[in-house]
Parts: sequence; C-alpha cells; structure tokens
Amino acid sequence: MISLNGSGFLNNTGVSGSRTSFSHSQKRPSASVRVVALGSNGRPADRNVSVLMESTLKDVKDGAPVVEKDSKSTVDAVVEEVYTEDSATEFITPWTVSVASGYSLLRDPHHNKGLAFSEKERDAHFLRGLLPPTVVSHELQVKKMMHSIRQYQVPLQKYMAMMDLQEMNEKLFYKLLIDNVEELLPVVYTPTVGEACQKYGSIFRRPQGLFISLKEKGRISEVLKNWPEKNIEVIVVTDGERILGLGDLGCQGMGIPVGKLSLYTALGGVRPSACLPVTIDVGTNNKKLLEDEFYIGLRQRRATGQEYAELLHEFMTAVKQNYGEKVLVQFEDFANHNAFDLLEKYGTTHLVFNDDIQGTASVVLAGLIAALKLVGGNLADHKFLFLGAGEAGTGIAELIALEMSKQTNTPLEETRKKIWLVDSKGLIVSSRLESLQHFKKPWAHEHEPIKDLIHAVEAIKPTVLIGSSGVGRTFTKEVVEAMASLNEKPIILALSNPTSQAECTAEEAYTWSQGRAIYASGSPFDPVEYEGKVLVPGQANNAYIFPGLGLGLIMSGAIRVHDDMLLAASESLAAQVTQESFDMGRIFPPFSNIRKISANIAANVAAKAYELGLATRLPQPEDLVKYAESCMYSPTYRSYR
Ligand SMILES: NC(=O)C1=CN([C@@H]2O[C@H](COP(=O)(O)OP(=O)(O)OC[C@H]3O[C@@H](n4cnc5c(N)ncnc54)[C@H](OP(=O)(O)O)[C@@H]3O)[C@@H](O)[C@H]2O)C=CC1
Ligand SMILES: CC(=O)C(=O)O
Ligand SMILES: [Mg+2]
Repeated sequence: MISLNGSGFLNNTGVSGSRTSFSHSQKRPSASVRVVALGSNGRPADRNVSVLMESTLKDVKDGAPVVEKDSKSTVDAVVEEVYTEDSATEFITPWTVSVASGYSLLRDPHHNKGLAFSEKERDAHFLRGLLPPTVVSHELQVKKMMHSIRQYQVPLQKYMAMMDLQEMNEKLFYKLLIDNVEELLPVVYTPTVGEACQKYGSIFRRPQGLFISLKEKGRISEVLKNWPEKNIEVIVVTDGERILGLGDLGCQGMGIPVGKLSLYTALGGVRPSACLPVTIDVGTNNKKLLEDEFYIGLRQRRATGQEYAELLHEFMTAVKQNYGEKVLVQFEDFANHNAFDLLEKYGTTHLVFNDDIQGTASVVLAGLIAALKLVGGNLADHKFLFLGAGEAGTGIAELIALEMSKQTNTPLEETRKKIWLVDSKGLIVSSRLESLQHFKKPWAHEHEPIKDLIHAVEAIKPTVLIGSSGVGRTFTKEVVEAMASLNEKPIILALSNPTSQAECTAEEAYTWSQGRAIYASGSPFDPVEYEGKVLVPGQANNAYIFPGLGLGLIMSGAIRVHDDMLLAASESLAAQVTQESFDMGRIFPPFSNIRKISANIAANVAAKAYELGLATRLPQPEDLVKYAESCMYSPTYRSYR
C-alpha cells in the first residue's frame, strides 16, 4: 500500500474554512460582515445594495472566530457560524466595487433563498415584485422540491432537476440532499451520474467545475484564478479515462468530480465553497465521443507520456501555489496505467489520495470486518478471490493484507497469500509474473494457470468473492452456486458501477445462494424478499469513506495520508453497523445516518493523524467527534439585514 506524503500549510485557527483567519491568541476587532451581491454574470449590478449578515465577528476563541449573535439572527452555534457560512463573509472578487439589486440576489445560488426571503428582507434588498407574495419556510421548500422531483419518471430528469437546484439555491439543494439522502444519492451519484456523464455534452448548461485542457498548458495557475472561490480545501480531479465502469468519457467525466464534491458537503460537511471539481482534458480515445457533434472536450486522441505528465505536473504545482500545501487532492477515475504512478509521484509532495484505490479499500475492509460478525472467524481465517485486478481490486487486496498482517503479526508477504485475483487473462499466478503490470506482481502466487472465474472459484475455494472488474453479470448462476456450495454464508461483493456493470444483482446473489449470501454492491439495489424474509443489501461504496476521511484530514490539518488512517476509517465504519442492520443481512449502516457516521470517521482519522504526528492543528481538540460535528457545514439559511 502506498503511503502518501505532503507538507503542511498551517491554518492557524484550525478551523479549516478560514485561511484568512487568526491565531489563537490574536484578537480580532469587532467588524460587520459585508456581503456584496453580484449580478447574474458575476459582476456587480448597478444598484447600491449591500447585503449585511446579522452576525458580527467579535473575537477569536479556541481558534475559531466567535460570532456575536444579533438578536434577529437565526444562527446559534459558534463554530458552525464560522464553518458553515459559505463565503458570505468574504465575498471577494476583483470587480466587487459596487453592489447589486434584488434581481441579482435571486440569481446568486449562495445567497438566494427564493420564496423563503422574509418580508423584511424583501424590502431591504429590492425584492418586491420579483417574488410572488407568499413567504415559505425552508422545510416547505424541501417538501415542494421533493414533490416536484418525484414527478419525474426518468432518473436523468431528476439529476438535471437537482443540478438546476444547485445552480439556483445551494442551501436548498444541500438541505434536500441531506434530508433525503437515501432517495437522492442514486440521483446525484451512482448510478445516474454515470448516465449524466455519458450525455454530459447534451445536458451541459453551466460550468460546475474547472476544465483544464491541453489548450491551457502554461497558464494553469491563471485558469485556477478564474474560479470564483479562493479558499479551496478539497479538489476532486479526473482525466475522465475510467469513469465508473463505463470507460473513457473524456471531458464528460466532469459529472464525477461534481458529484463526489456534492457528497463531500452533504455527507462530510465540507463547505461547498471549499470544494473544487476539476477535469483534465488531454483528449479521449472514445471514438463515439470524438464523432459526436455534441461532445464538449478536445477532439483528439489522448495525450500520453511526457505531454500528459507535464500537464499533470503543472496542475499539481499550480494547485499548491494557489491553495497552499494542505489542500486535499482526490484523484478519481483515472485509468490504472496513470493512477498508481500519480499517487506514488505526488504522495511525497502533496496531500493526495486515490479514491478508487484507497477509499474503496477502506470501505470494503469495513464491510468485511462487519461481515465477520455474521460469518465468524478473523480476517486471517478467510480466503479472498477477486474478479478484477486493477485499482479497486489490488487496492482492496493490499489493505486487507495489511490489516491481517497487523492483527496476526505476520509479514505482509505471508498474508497476501490468502488473497487471489483474476484479471481479463485469468488467475494471476507466478508463471505470468514477467508480463504483469507492477501493481499485480505482489499477487502472483504459485498455482497452475486458470483461465476463467468458475474454475478459479473451484480451485481456490474462497470464502469471499469480490467483483471489481467493471464488467456486468460476470458472477453467473454457476459462480454464485459454487460459492454457496463451498460456504454456509458466502460473502459476495459486486462492486462495479454503475448498476449495469454490477457483477450480479442482489436478487441473483440471494436467489442463487438460497438466501444465504452476504451481499453488497457498489450501486444500490432494493431489498429482496426471499422465502418470506426481507434481505437488505448494503452499498459497498467509497462514499461512506471519502467524506469523513476528508473532513478528518482537514480538521486536523493533516499533512499527509497514511495507510493507518484508512484502517482507522474502516474500523470506525465497521463499528457503526448495528444489530438491526445485521439482522437484515446488511454489513454497512444505512446512509440515512451518514453525517453522524462521517463525523465519527473523521474523528478516528484525525486521532490517527495526531497519533502519527501528522496533524498540524494544535492543540488537539479534547473531543474529536464533537469537534468534527461542530466543523460540519449545515445548509441553514442566514438572515440578511
Ligand atoms: N464500489 C466502489 O466504491 C467502487 C467501485 N469501483 C468499480 O470497480 C470497477 C473497476 O474499477 P478499477 O479497478 O478502477 O478499474 P481498472 O481498470 O483499474 O481494473 C479493472 C480490472 O478488471 C479486469 N477485467 C476487465 N474485464 C474483465 C473480465 N471480463 N474478466 C476478468 N477481469 C476483467 C481488468 O483486467 P486487465 O488488467 O487484464 O485488463 C482489470 O484488472 C469499476 O466498475 C468501478 O466503477 C471502483 C472504485 C470504487
Ligand atoms: C465509486 C467509484 O469511485 C467508482 O465506481 O469509480
Ligand atoms: Mg471512482
């Protein structure tokens, strides 16, 4: 497993939302917070209307500016006040010299409240006549939006409605997503985000992230400055070459960083304005896209070698220059021939992790630790077989081997022998060693060659079967039946996304194993009734991990990601699976509790960062769970003066 390095950018307050904040001992003069609303084109409109928040920054306590609550303010929590307010306290752009009319305010997604603007605000901000007379609560807005989204039968229409909402009223978008996470996760994330990426050219309306193409070579730092937010804490970047299990979608992969970052906010509580989605466009080898008149990316085959490396290097350098050394960069959906190398290269200079390799490993290990409560034994008592030996497969395999090695005090080389992988050419065995990609080599064990999965299952006799191939329906009836004949409770994880690429469905796994399989999948499946018992499949998706992991890194001011932090995240997630879940056969907790889960994961990750001496936010908060919760963005409307 690759351990990642980086060096520290010190944020004195430890409140990660605020790079422009103050040291623990510094007093900040009392100051009103001035917010300038901009015109719909991002430039100020011609009317002089300043929007003043009702809160006033007074002091700095425990590293967090204390907000004196105005009698009319609706905001209560001190830290929340600082962390949650999304740039409203520092709305700075080079052209912020005058202020806007209410019309502009309605078009500013960060500050727009739509019909929730109070009578007083409508008067103060020139909104009279621009809104119908009714004033509604945030809750009613959520109810109405959910009603409206449920009217759409087609998932992509729901996705587009959600994206429109995000562009229109950010706080309503996040409240909707947080309050209805189980229903809306499949809309803004897998599986629908996969279809959205496939059709991104046709549905593209407004930029939701930065597109950095070969055309921008030599001026990436300038391009970063075009993004309106400056205090970036998390970047999710893709080059679009391996989007879910859908292959090379080039520039249209942008849906993935956008979706992942909306989960950073909704699930992990990172401020939306601190999140930057980036797509690096070096071309695409997808012939269909190159010939598609609606394709939005560069029309050329992918740049490789030095040209590719130089663009990526310029990007990584510019990121550090613009946002400091503690900005977290999450590599997402790169093809494996670049992913491992990028992780290794930038792990020594930046705070980076690869979600597909490391986030996936952490979530699957958590599921396995939890599953042991149902099947018994320790990790080392089990034998693992993977279909797919790429980023997800070898990443998971390595973290399982590491955990096993720690638990049994056995060398990693030994624990790896419990784990077998099959790739497109068959079982990975020592006779193939020379021709294997470097990340597969540790898994080339002594065995005769085997070409297909069913024969590998029969020969290896695994207790756990994990699909990470990106190819749908590869766990056939024969394969699942073989697992069920070998094990009383076979563990079967069909990780590939989106739903169309799942190695088998929940229904198939339960039916073909006579209801005995312990099953989880990357994309969600509905519960299945088998012989009168309702079995609820878990969702083995890195979305359980990266938001909490990211929050833990940010709140502790961590300067690098360490494997032990991934293990800490796994342990925390596994510990949060309740008996109620186990009784339904699920090895992951429901997403409805995800913010609490993320806070606990963040606390465990941060604790590990402190233990390893990798945290820079000092002193360590006494109660890390409470601190994590206090740091989390919540989409509460603020009152405007
Ligand atoms: N649930 C989750 O949280 C996550 C799910 N995933 C999903 O996992 C899948 C794989 O992702 P990733 O590991 O990054 O992709 P990679 O491209 O890195 O790896 C795919 C692996 O599958 C192998 N493979 C492809 N076709 C077959 C086949 N027919 N039979 C056997 N093996 C095959 C490839 O073999 P070869 O090397 O020979 O080409 C390769 O080893 C994707 O669908 C992705 O969506 C990924 C990350 C997280
Ligand atoms: C979930 C995820 O990261 C993937 O499928 O690539
Ligand atoms: Mg991914």
